[in-house]
Amino acid sequence: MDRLIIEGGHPLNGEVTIAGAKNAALGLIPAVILSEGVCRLENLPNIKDVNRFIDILGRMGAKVERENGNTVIFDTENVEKFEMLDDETKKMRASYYLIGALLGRFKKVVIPFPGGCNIGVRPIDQHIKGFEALGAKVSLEHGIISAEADELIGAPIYLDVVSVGATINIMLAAVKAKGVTVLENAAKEPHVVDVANFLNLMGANIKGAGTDVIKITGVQKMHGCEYMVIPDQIEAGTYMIAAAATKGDVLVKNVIPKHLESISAKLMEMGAEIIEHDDAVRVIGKEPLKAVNIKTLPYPGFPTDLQQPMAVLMCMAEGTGTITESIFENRFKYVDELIKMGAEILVNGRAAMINGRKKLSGTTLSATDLRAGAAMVIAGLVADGKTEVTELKHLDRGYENMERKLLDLGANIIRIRD
Ligand SMILES: CC(=O)N[C@H]1[C@@H](OP(=O)(O)OP(=O)(O)OC[C@H]2O[C@@H](n3ccc(=O)[nH]c3=O)[C@H](O)[C@@H]2O)O[C@H](CO)[C@@H](O)[C@@H]1O
Ligand SMILES: C=C(OP(=O)(O)O)C(=O)O
Repeated sequence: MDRLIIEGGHPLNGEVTIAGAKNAALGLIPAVILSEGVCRLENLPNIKDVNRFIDILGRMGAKVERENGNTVIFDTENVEKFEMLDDETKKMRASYYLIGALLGRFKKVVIPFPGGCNIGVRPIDQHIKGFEALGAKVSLEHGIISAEADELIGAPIYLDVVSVGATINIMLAAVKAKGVTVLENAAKEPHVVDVANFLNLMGANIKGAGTDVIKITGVQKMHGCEYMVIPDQIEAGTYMIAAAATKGDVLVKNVIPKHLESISAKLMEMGAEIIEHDDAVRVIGKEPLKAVNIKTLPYPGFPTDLQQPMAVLMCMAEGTGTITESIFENRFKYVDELIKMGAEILVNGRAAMINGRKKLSGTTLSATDLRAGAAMVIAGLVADGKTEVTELKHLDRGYENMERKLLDLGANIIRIRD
């Protein structure tokens, strides 16, 4: 298993270019199954989860042509499979989008319960509620989800919890349903809007994505198109936090600053300087940093996928701050690893209290999940001495060329391939 070795104490300086958004790409790839023509997706991040999903489509019978590491052409005309029960499908959270896409195309689907980061129970009851409202019969037995419908018919659907996955999945199933679906209490994340924009370009009729009411009027046919994935809000936020933590000066390029507002606001509240450009943000780390309180919330609130790197930054700040995790019930596992480095963090249920100004010292850390891995890398960048981050399989699901990007910014980091 690969490891990262980081020698701490080098401020990050220079420019970093952000890749396409993981969580948008993972909705766009299955969406191509609904098209009756060829789709070309640009700016796909070259990361494990995206490559895994592209391969899954290939195994389903799609013709997949890679123009380069980030552009892929899909022709799904010959796809006939609606059952994907292999291990790769099981490993990914986003494989749940096959339910919406395959129901939309074949009115039938069989897949394993999805995997992804172990950060809580992660039920899919709201997805199922949506599919059932559209007329599908859904069963979940022995870890296998089966769904089938004679016909999908648009319906009003109210989500009991704001769920990114359920919002996108229901859009995928509803775009070719008969009649109108009105989805209320929908998620407003940028990747929800990205998937809706892509589906509309393919011929769908979706209005209101980005608000909490999405209206989907079913269409009979969808055609091919070319589309460019939006920049990754979470990757951008990770480098912004790393720049502030190392007291560096980094221009984070190829971003949509509007998507980063909750992160920029917190970094400024802590004392970092943020300069916004049209498609870039510059982060200048300052001393001293002030402790803050953060609560993770659905967009446009502070993203749950960035509370872990923020916890490391709060270890650098003066005073005591808190992070309240309101989305997932078990997303503080990384704290045990930070404590090994000398961090003073007390977790009580959904909240972590962080006493700052504690010196972190390098040691061997295990990346328990994707964003835990990002937090550990940032901890390694600021710690005294050498930090070794193991279990990179999680980190590699979500960050493109992380060590290359950090090396270019002046970090002392190497990947040992075992
Ligand atoms: C592949 C992908 O895009 N993953 C993202 C997606 O995960 P994911 O789609 O799993 O997250 P959701 O937005 O669905 O989950 C939000 C909350 O709703 C709950 N819930 C969700 C669905 C459901 O049917 N029932 C239910 O109770 C979840 O347990 C969680 O407490 O959004 C999360 C929240 O922004 C991000 O952290 C993940 O990176
Ligand atoms: C939780 C995440 O990913 P996934 O939903 O794919 O497990 C994440 O991207 O932080």
